[in-house]
Amino acid sequence: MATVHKINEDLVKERQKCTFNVQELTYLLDGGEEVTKERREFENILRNVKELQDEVPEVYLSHKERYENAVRKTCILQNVRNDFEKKREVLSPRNIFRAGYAVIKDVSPFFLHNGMFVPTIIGQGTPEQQAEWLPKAKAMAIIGTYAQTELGHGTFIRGLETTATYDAKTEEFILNSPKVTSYKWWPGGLGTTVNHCITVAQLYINGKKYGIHPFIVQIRDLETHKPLPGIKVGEIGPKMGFATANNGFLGFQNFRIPRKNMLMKNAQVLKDGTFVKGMNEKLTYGTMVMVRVNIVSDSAFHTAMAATIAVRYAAVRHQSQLKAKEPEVQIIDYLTQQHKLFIAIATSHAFSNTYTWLYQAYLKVVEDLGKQKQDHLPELHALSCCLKATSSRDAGVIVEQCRLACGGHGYMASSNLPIIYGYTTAAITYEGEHTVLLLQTARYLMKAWMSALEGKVLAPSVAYLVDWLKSDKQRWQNTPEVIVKGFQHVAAGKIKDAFDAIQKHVKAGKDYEDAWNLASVQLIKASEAHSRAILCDGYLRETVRTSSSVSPSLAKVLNHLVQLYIVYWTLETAGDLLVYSNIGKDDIAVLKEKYEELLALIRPNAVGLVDAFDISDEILQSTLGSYDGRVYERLMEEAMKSPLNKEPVNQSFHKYLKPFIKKAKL
Ligand SMILES: CCCCCCCC/C=C\CCCCCCCCCCC/C=C/C(=O)SCCNC(=O)CCNC(=O)[C@H](O)C(C)(C)COP(=O)(O)OP(=O)(O)OC[C@H]1O[C@@H](n2cnc3c(N)ncnc32)[C@H](O)[C@@H]1OP(=O)(O)O
Ligand SMILES: Cc1cc2nc3c(=O)[nH]c(=O)nc-3n(C[C@H](O)[C@H](O)[C@H](O)COP(=O)(O)OP(=O)(O)OC[C@H]3O[C@@H](n4cnc5c(N)ncnc54)[C@H](O)[C@@H]3O)c2cc1C
Repeated sequence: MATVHKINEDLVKERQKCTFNVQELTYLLDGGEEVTKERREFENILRNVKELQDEVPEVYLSHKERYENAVRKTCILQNVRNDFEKKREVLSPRNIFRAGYAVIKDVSPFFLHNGMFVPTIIGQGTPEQQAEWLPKAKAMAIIGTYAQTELGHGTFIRGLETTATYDAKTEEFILNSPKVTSYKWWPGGLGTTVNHCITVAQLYINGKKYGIHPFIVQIRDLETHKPLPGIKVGEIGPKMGFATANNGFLGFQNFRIPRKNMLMKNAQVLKDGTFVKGMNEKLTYGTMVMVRVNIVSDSAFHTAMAATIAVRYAAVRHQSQLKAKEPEVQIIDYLTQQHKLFIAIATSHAFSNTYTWLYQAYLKVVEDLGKQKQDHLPELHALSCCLKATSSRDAGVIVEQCRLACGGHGYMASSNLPIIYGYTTAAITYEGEHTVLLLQTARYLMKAWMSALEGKVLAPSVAYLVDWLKSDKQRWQNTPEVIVKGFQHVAAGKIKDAFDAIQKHVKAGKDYEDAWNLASVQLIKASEAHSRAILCDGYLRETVRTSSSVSPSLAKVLNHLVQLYIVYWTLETAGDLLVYSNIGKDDIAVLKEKYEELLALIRPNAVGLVDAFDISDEILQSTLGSYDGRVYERLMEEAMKSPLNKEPVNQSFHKYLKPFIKKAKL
């Protein structure tokens, strides 16, 4: 039977101070009591599966052992999930992803199967293709990944070099990787796990190029798992993080696949080689849009994990004295510590709220596309690009800030903060590199600005440009609503400046493309400002909306958090607000005080707020962040698991140190 330990006294006191019902907030964050119950039930089942508990911490395993252990546990997780879903409803994807962290300490080798392979079959396959592959993929009779990026190209996907040449005689495509730069490089699970993949390749028919399209390709024998003839596949080696994601490379040599393996929901190739264009060639990029939306949710979760670890640790840790002769204080009582940590809590809420409405917008576009309507696609693309870019970047900064807030112990692998950082920082690059996505949004913003100047009606997310053109002289007030308008003024001002900069370069004789490049620093700043305005506006709206349906005590705390988020970013971007809005120096001084007041208001609820994320110890995997706060005991227990502590004298002493010391003559 597991030993039950006493909860750290500081944490007990913190929990007694909490002014709201933690459970109520958990239900709200999960999206309802039923979702929380389902999640907890599944996590409880996993907690009791003995085979999922590691005897040796993963960090001590070799690269190979770590991968093999991850595969072993992923298979058990999948079986437990299947059993669970046989008896009850299908688990929500968010709950599955969350539970996965309790099993695989790093990234699962099946990550891409569930995250992109299955969604691409759904999003890009015809009903017949879905009928053929979806049941097998969902049951994991086939395991797949999404192979798009190549050694030579990740961002500029129109430049991909893998070719798929149609052979009308045999009704097959012939896949080839003509150069080393055309080898697929990065896909998760590709190394040694998957037997299928979605391959994105340049389509050629009768010598003519028709752009990139997705193909479903079997790459390994289902029985022996050996690469099929014409396939060269392997693992790309160790990375900064993603240790068990099993990222791989893949090359083709005259590898033939049947015509039906081109996913043809959008464009089609008929038997005789006739190419039928789709409604919009960019629909081929659909899976990426979906994943970018999901990354906002993922960023909320990583931020919540880091906040939970760092806030609990800050409540347990005592260091230095505030006043001489008084006991050392909990480090959470230093205002600078609160400044580092409470924004982490608020940021997670901001991203969760943003994800809620962004996901609805995504579903609406998918529904519209089913009716051949694509009016809202450009707006969704622009939103998903800048919100993915900003949320992943902010999450990376916040996780690192939480690590630093834990002092030396934050640097321990057993704090789990390094692994969480490895994950979040990867998301800044994958699924569309940060700068590149901001520039995609900037394209949309430049068009929107032009439309605003022409007096056209704009999409809701950029409608503030019209308001700004009509009257930008709103009297400043230090209320969240007016501050959000201020962020919109900053965004509008930066959009105008970037637009004018392009025009200036064009007037000076530059090509539009060169002018764009010359203005691109301003363009990304405009995109960032737009993103911040969207985040603050959406977070505020959602908080106002939910506040009417929760208890007054919870509404009050949610209101403190959203205000903290907005005031934090006002102070961070005060220079921009002074340039582009009517805020004055005196307003900034008042807001500094307001910020300090908000830190004080949130302080008694800090532990309650992270408890409400309801991230179990098995998921957190952190010596510093566990629910019971046994920080020092856990650090010591984990240290004792080091293989170097298993013997009193390590053999290297006899082999090297002893002769070395003996040789040293004073
Ligand atoms: C307490 C909190 C609780 C929270 C609990 C949460 C728990 C967690 C829950 C769920 C989490 C789930 C997370 C799942 C995550 C799964 C992740 C798995 C992925 C991980 C691994 C990574 C995989 C990858 O990286 S795959 C490869 C990705 N690659 C890219 O993204 C490539 C980037 N490049 C591009 O997208 C394009 O090349 C481009 C857009 C940059 C340029 O394309 P191009 O064709 O050249 O187009 P361009 O000329 O620039 O523009 C022409 C017009 O086309 C428009 N356009 C471009 N793209 C799109 C599009 N996608 N849709 C619509 N329109 C598009 C563009 O705007 C232009 O329009 P215009 O009108 O002409 O201006
Ligand atoms: C952990 C991880 C997992 C991944 N998993 C997968 C996967 O499963 N499947 C898959 O297909 N891919 C995957 N990828 C690949 C990923 O999608 C690409 O790395 C990403 O899209 C960036 O492309 P790139 O590497 O070519 O960067 P590059 O485009 O070469 O970027 C290098 C620099 O050039 C700049 N740059 C490039 N183009 C422009 C431009 N137009 N304007 C201004 N600046 C520019 C960038 O801002 C950046 O600073 C993964 C990557 C990582 C790190």
